Amino acid sequence: FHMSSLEVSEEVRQYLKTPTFDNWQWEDSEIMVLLQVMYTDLDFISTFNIELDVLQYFLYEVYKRYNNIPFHNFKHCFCVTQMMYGLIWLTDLRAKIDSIDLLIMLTSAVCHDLDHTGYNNAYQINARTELALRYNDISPLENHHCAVAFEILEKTESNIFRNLTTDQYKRIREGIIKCILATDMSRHTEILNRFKAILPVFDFSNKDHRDVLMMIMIKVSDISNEARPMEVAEPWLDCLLQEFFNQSDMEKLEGLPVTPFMDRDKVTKPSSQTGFIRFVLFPLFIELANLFPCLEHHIIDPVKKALDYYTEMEKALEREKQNRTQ
Ligand SMILES: COc1ccc(NC(=O)[C@H](C)Nc2nc3c(cnn3-c3ccccc3C)c(=O)[nH]2)cc1
Repeated sequence: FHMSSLEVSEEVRQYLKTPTFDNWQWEDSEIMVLLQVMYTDLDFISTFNIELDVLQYFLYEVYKRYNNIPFHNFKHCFCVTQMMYGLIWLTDLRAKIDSIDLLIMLTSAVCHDLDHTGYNNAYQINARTELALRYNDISPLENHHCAVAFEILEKTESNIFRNLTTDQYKRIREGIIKCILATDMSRHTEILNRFKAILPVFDFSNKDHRDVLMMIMIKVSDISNEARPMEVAEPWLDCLLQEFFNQSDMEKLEGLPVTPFMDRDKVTKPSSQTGFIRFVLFPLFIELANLFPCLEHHIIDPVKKALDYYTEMEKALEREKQNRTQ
């Protein structure tokens, strides 16, 4: 890669720790180096004796296994990883949990959508795809993302954990599986309720509590586009709807059930977002902010602005529609 991690200025390294980071300004080759910088600046290289060439090979193997689809592509992997990285610094998590758990969280984010085909679990199950068959309809995509991650990690030249003890590797494998499987949105309510239940008595020295927190952190990172500045977030919604419309077009062609919020004849940008922000994003982000109050300003305030923006857009569309019918 033409940009070595040494060339990344101190200013960019600080910017990389904030949720305002704009992924659209960077080439994939530069993003590869920024991912490497995250492992370096969290001291994973020294703490876990990760060789730089193995880390570069790992990141390149990951890069090759993300597909060129509108939303669940390598740039999405970077956005989720960069948000996770920003949350780790904003919440000062390094002072609260072991670095091995931080390594699990960052690596899970890097790998969480590996080889995503652009068709969600409902499609996999309804179309009886190979993945649905292999995983018995149980989170087929997330099981696949995780299996591909460990295919990459099984190869010595890309196994960034190869200098860890067997116990450490076992703990990392268990943690990454838990985190990646937690990104299945059909489990959203289950996981959020588990977190709500332990919040009043949250204890960082309790492994079960830490496990739920790690799952919440990757879930927040995964769907956090609207926490970013509008000029960064809005293009991501266009990409998401493109992918959703591709899927619903295929479902119509194949006579499969069509998911309502993916149907290009039913969905508008504001309609998909106002509901999502009010009923999915806010409840999740507010719970995490209950544990880390500083997140209120960093991720909840931007989402409030996004809700206002899409609510206004929704009203404007309504007025336009009424004018047309009069
Ligand atoms: C409970 O399961 C759900 C709930 C909501 C949704 N998605 C939506 O409501 C709509 C389409 N909007 C939406 N969905 C989003 C965003 C970010 N990720 N994301 C998404 C993408 C793929 C699968 C699931 C989700 C939530 C976003 O900003 N907006 C999808 C699954």
